[in-house]
Amino acid sequence: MAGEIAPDYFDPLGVDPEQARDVARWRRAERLRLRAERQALSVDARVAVGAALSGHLRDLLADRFGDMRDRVFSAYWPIKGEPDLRPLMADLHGTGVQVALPLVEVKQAPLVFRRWTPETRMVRGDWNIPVPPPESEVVTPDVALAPLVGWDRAGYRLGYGGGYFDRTLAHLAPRPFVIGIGLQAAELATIYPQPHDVPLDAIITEEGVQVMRLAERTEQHDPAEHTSGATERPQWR
Ligand SMILES: Nc1nc2c(c(=O)[nH]1)N(C=O)[C@@H](CNc1ccc(C(=O)N[C@@H](CCC(=O)O)C(=O)O)cc1)CN2
Ligand SMILES: Nc1ncnc2c1ncn2[C@@H]1O[C@H](COP(=O)(O)OP(=O)(O)OP(=O)(O)O)[C@@H](O)[C@H]1O
Repeated sequence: MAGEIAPDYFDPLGVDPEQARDVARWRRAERLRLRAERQALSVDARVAVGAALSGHLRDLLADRFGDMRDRVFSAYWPIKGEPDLRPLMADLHGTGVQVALPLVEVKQAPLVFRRWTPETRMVRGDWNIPVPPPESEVVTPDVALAPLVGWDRAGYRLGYGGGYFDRTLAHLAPRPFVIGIGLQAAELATIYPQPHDVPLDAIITEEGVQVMRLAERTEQHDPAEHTSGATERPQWR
């Protein structure tokens, strides 16, 4: 039950422990519901979702970063019915982007990112997730994808309950630009954000960009510094 608020977990920002337990219980139920819904999608629907998401993601990267060459872009290796963006990973690699994948190398610690290329021979990592082998270079992402089990319009993510992305974003400075990837149907009115939850910078579904947080990014890595001529278009909701 490590995905729940541990009985001895004391948050210095001080949430009511009873309320924290209620939120953890609610999240566990929502994770089960949303994962079951996702698994129920047909193969055709999954392929369509993956293709639509890849298109929207490609547009967002072009708008926000212009040329992504030599940037480190962390994706994910799909598990449990997550949208499959592996063709896009290979394409980006082909255009000179450094593609990386996240790994749980130490339980309950921040994620580690290692380089991936289409030639990488994947091995089994924590939770049986395929990962690059230990000799792959460790890198720090400029842009990172975060697969979503659920999401809300404030940019908060519901994941598998390990707290890995939150820990990683709390630890990385400068922070990468983090893009949540999920199904439109996985929208929640709120995930009841807790003090440890870190909002994402953008969220994309098969229907397009749903969340884009621009103003809040101050201390973080400013992608505009690297933008090669691309201008921001005011198309976000
Ligand atoms: N494809 C993919 N790769 C990814 C992620 C992801 O969400 N999707 N992650 C995104 O973060 C990281 C792995 N996240 C993990 C999250 C939870 C648990 C885990 O042990 N889950 C327990 C429940 C929680 C617990 O009790 O510890 C379990 O279900 O047994 C493992 C890895 C890195 N790689
Ligand atoms: N920065 C942090 N430091 C220590 N513990 C943390 C931190 N962030 C999250 N956690 C722990 O992780 C637990 C699970 O968090 P949460 O429910 O937000 O997971 P999640 O975002 O769904 O998981 P994942 O990112 O692995 O998919 C929290 O209850 C908390 O105990």
